Amino acid sequence: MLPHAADDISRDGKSLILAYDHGLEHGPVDFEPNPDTADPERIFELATHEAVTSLAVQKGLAEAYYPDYEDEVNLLLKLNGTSNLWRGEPNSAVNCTAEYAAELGADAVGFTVYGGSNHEVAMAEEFRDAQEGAREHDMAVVMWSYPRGQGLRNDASPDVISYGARLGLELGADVVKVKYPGSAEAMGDAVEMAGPADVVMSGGTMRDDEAFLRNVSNAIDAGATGIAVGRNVFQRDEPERILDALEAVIFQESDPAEALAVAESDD
Ligand SMILES: O=P(O)(O)OC[C@H]1O[C@](O)(COP(=O)(O)O)[C@@H](O)[C@@H]1O
Repeated sequence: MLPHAADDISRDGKSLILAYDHGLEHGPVDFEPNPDTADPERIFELATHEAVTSLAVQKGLAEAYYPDYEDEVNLLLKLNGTSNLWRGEPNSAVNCTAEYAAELGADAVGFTVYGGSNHEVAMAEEFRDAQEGAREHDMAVVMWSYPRGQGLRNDASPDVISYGARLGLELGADVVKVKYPGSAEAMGDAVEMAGPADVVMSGGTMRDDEAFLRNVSNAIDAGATGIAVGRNVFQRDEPERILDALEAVIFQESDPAEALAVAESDD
């Protein structure tokens, strides 16, 4: 972990990572609630919203779209990822090297590690190559730390999330992306375990705007530096409106209800 390595993908120490690797990880089903979002152009446009500090995509989308957005969007290139068609123990193919990510203009690289999976050892070794490659090119390292597999029955329990946060620190991530463990207190513990590494809360699908923003606000109060969010933004009818509200909650630490009211009145 290097001092301020994540500066290129944050603003005033806070970050909103717009995640859009779902076409690979989950498939077209994730675009059904808002069919326009199957078009990557729609999401690259969305990533120019002021609230967004980086856009996480796989190599293919970066190659096809990033050249038109490199002045407006910070690129977080996801180096591994696997489709939902895969039915084995959690694992993730390495689809891109850190070197090629740098060539594509990435500001940061992203890498999933499934601690607890039968494939943990191989994934940690692959992460080593990605992390050291990123250091050579001054790119920040974001770990999607999702313990799961084998005997892990509850991958969102507070102790498992805290362990996931710690894995990020131990293995050299600058930012660790963890699922929300259900309370501000549990998030605070995860933040403590991550030490100097930033912790961002990972999304899911919550239809209730205020409840979603309340979780984000709790995470920020607990010391998280932001959020990595996909479906909770692009599956909404008005993704820009929830980004307006997220901007207020994350960067101005506004109350969720007030942030929503302001976002409504801006329409
Ligand atoms: O492995 P899971 O839990 O299905 O989720 C993986 C997805 O979740 C994310 O980490 C966050 O996306 P969401 O905000 O839509 O949950 C994506 O980057 C990734 O595609």
